[in-house]
Amino acid sequence: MKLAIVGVGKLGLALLEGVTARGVIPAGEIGLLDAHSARVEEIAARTGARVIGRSQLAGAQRVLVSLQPRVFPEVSEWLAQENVGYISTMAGVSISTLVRRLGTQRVVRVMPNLAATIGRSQTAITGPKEAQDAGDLAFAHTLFGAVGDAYDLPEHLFNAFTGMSASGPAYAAVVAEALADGGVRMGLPRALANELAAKLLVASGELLQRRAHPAMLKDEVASPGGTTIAGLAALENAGVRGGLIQAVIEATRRGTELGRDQE
Ligand SMILES: NC(=O)C1=CN([C@@H]2O[C@H](COP(=O)(O)OP(=O)(O)OC[C@H]3O[C@@H](n4cnc5c(N)ncnc54)[C@H](O)[C@@H]3O)[C@@H](O)[C@H]2O)C=CC1
Ligand SMILES: O=C(O)[C@@H]1CCC=N1
Repeated sequence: MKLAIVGVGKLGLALLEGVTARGVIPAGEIGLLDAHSARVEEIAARTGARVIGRSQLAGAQRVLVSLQPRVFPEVSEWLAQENVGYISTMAGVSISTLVRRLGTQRVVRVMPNLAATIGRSQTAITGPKEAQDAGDLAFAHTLFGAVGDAYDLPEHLFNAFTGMSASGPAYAAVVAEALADGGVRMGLPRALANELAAKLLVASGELLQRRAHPAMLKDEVASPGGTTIAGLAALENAGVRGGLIQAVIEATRRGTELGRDQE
């Protein structure tokens, strides 16, 4: 078994789908372990991966830990195996906590996002020298490079990356929902407003990638004395920029707290 995924929830499933769709690891070489047995059986049947129990973990070359941080201290008691490399997606949980609780230096800390399922995750990766020597860091780069962009990031920036990029799809969803609500408020049918909002975010993201700075796109859209600048003035009055900045600050802080709780 090349990889065991422990915790096949929202992120574990997105990674499984992204990895198997791109043939990085054959589904038959992936084991799935999750407390929610009916759900994981259904996922295994659908993807071709197989359900495993705790006793089979030792047969995995590497274990991807995608559990909620709060369950990690308890679970680490049976998760720790010899000659296994670990890759953790858990928000806030530091390399030093992983090393201490898993009893090995072969640990890699990653921070992907849900776009892994469509091959567009942004994933931060870090790990100690032992993980590099054992090929675990290279494995993580291959794995996450296949489901999006992989970045080497120093560990002290992990919670900031989490608060901005990993939490980011939720912020984008709120922006989309609020825009659609505005459209509905002004008379657009709900289904059309939702579709327009989602497609707007996708298209705007692609336009932003072709510009050196987000303000360039804003300025191109806003005609002097026109509609957009009237809307932008309302956004400034509502403090939308400050709200988004504060969202990243608070999410980063929460990552630090979560890490402290699992030490
Ligand atoms: N959801 C997201 O967008 C992202 C999540 N993360 C991190 O990934 C981790 C997982 O997040 P989600 O998938 O959203 O959580 P989730 O709650 O959807 O999934 C966790 C899974 O763990 C299973 N589980 C709980 N206790 C267990 C146990 N004792 N033994 C085996 N399985 C057990 C649950 O049944 C569930 O399927 C978290 O640490 C989170 O910080 C990181 C980046 C993005
Ligand atoms: O909300 C959370 O804690 C996780 C980590 C980043 C995205 N979801």
